[in-house]
Amino acid sequence: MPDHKLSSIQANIDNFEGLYSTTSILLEGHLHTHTIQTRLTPRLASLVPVTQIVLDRAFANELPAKKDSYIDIPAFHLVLRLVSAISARHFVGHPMCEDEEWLSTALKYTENAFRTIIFLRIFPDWAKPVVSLFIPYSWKVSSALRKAQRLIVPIIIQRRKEAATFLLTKDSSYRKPDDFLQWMMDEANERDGLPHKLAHRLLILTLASVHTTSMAATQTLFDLCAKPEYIAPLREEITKAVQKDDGFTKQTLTHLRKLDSFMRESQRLNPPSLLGFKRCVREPLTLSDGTFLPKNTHLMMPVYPIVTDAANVPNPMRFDGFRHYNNRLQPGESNRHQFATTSDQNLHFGHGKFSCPGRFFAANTIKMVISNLLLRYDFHLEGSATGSVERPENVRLHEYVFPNPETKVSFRLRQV
Ligand code: HEM
Repeated sequence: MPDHKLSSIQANIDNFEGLYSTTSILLEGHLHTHTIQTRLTPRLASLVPVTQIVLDRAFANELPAKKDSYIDIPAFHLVLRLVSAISARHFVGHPMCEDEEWLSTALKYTENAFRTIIFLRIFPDWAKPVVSLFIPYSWKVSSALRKAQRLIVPIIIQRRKEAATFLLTKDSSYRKPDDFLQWMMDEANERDGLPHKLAHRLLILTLASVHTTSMAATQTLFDLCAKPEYIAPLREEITKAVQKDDGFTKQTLTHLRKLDSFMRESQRLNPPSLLGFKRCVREPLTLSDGTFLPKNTHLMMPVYPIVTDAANVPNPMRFDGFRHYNNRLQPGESNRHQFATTSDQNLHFGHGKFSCPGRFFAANTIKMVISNLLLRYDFHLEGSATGSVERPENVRLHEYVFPNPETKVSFRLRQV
């Protein structure tokens, strides 16, 4: 159904307490989604070698492991730092991508926006304007937004100055930046292109992408720790692909079909939310079975029960890391069952016209992070040096599911 009848963005912003998390700016237009679809996704393959350079540096800084002993690191925190570094490189480019102030501002914004949402949701709408004045998380959201604008607005102004100078002088040393901020600047209309609005949208995009991707990558890492029998076949697949391409190149990730399947299985059983496909009714609707939905009704799908229903997935509670790989081997099925493929039975990224536009970027980021972990390190859950163990319990808040942020994983450099 079209957006003016049944809106995805309105539902998601309402669920995110748009006014208080400041995400309601997304209702002003589709610049961010349009830029992901027309600029980011078509370039994904060419981002792979750059992502590898970012990871070489990030691993040296974030995971100083040794060959002869293990170090224990909170896994979610580690993955968050790696994913933040990748996103920052592609979203804001040099030199801001290595600026600790930007990285920590984006993380603080996301964390406090989530806390604000979880807290405010329990109050009726009429009480929220007053309650929000008394919750520090909400003040921190506004302060992170102001700081992000202070950091990003001068870059936008400077880039526009340089572009204007180039038009006049045709100076051959000018290089147009090639990152998400620049693509949004190129695509924006007059209103969306105001520097403080571009900075605001960039920050929200970081919110939409970094935590979700980090949670999925951490869940994949926990499943690898709990099912170490998958480590050897996955390493074999990755090593072959990297050797064939002589490093991580544009094509390498498409060869990682077993890893893609393992990620999808991990997400199937540990999705970021038990409910999804959130929609808000904007015009009164009567469904084909006669159900009447008045204007402003919110509806959502039970996405976890759907993927754990035996009618849809055989033996649904069993973790089968190569389930989707094997499905893809069936005639005519090779392009389905991928991590980023949505269907009416796999709604973790939504489905249809308004499904998550960033899921292909997320898939590549997770593959790069997990492949590097598998190739560089031996690892297991802290205190479980041998044998298979239970994966750590997830943390649940309302319908949201988070990997336990306290869980530590022990890492050692591989003896290769
Ligand atoms: C594993 C990681 C991710 C998960 C699980 C996820 C999940 C979702 C879901 C469930 C939706 C709502 C879809 C619907 O309403 O039906 C969504 C929307 C969205 N996602 Fe993602 N996402 C992820 C990564 C990303 C990344 C990396 C980006 C940015 C590059 C991104 C950008 C967006 C945007 C902009 C929207 C809103 C689209 C709109 O305005 O209609 N997401 N995502």
